[in-house]
Amino acid sequence: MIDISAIGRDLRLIKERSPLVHNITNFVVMNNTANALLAIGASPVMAHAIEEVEEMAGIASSLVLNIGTLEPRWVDAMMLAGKIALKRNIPIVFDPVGVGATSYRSEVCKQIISECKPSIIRGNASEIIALCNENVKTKGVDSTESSDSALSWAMQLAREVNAVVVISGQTDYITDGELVEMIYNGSTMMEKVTGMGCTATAVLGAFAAVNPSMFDAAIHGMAVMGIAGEIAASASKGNGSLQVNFLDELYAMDEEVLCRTFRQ
Ligand SMILES: Nc1ncnc2c1ncn2[C@@H]1O[C@H](COP(=O)(O)OP(=O)(O)OP(=O)(O)O)[C@@H](O)[C@H]1O
Ligand SMILES: Cc1ncsc1CCO
Ligand SMILES: [Mg+2]
Repeated sequence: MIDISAIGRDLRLIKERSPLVHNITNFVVMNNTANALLAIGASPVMAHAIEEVEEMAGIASSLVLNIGTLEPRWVDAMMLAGKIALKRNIPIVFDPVGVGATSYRSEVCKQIISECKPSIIRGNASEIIALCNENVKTKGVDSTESSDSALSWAMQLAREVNAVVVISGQTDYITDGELVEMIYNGSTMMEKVTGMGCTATAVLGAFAAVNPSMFDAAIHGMAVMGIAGEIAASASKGNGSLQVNFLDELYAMDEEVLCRTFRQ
């Protein structure tokens, strides 16, 4: 049973503390994810230069690593920032964008998971399945699988790497390897806005910065994503307005909206 008042408490903490979320993310979503973090009250910074990532991770409250438009210098930067985050014991949230599409992505994901030890890994179903099966090829950044088909893989992965694993999709699944929670809110229109998954990962970075339970942080972040997306989609003609309306709904999110819209 998901505790709505605990989600409301996390939202208030994010607004009160405005945690610095250090993102090393892709070119496609930088603006959207920074705006989503601002909308819920966090303080985003996008920084990927090898020359500064250690200092930035040294003052951040959480670190978001996203391989969407990876290249070697960025991967080196992720490893450097990840080591500092690990040393400081701040949460790392990892988005394995497009893993399984190319062998480079798969190799980099293995390296990040083994050396940075992310606290939360969020991907769509194809990405989570590909993380667990080296021989499975994915089409690109969009999922070709339903989220329920990836659940057993997600549970196995969570146990193997000691992380909370989130599968996003029509139903979102959040697991620590033993427990599983589901979020049913959302809209199919969200699939048509690029980087909605990356935005979910960044939002998880804010929740992980204020909630010491990575399982609860992941549940709360995905609930807020689904609810904001569902309300925004109901007032949107298509993905253009959804992108804007979604930010407005994140900005307006509070316990009253959560209670009204959350579907157990
Ligand atoms: N069919 C759907 N119904 C309801 N919500 C959905 C649906 N598909 C995706 N979502 C929601 O959209 C958000 C992004 O999930 P999605 O699985 O599309 O990420 P993704 O494929 O990694 O996206 P991207 O690579 O573009 O960042 C999540 O909050 C998820 O709950
Ligand atoms: C479309 C796309 N390509 C690389 S990253 C990205 C954003 C959604 O994952
Ligand atoms: Mg994705």
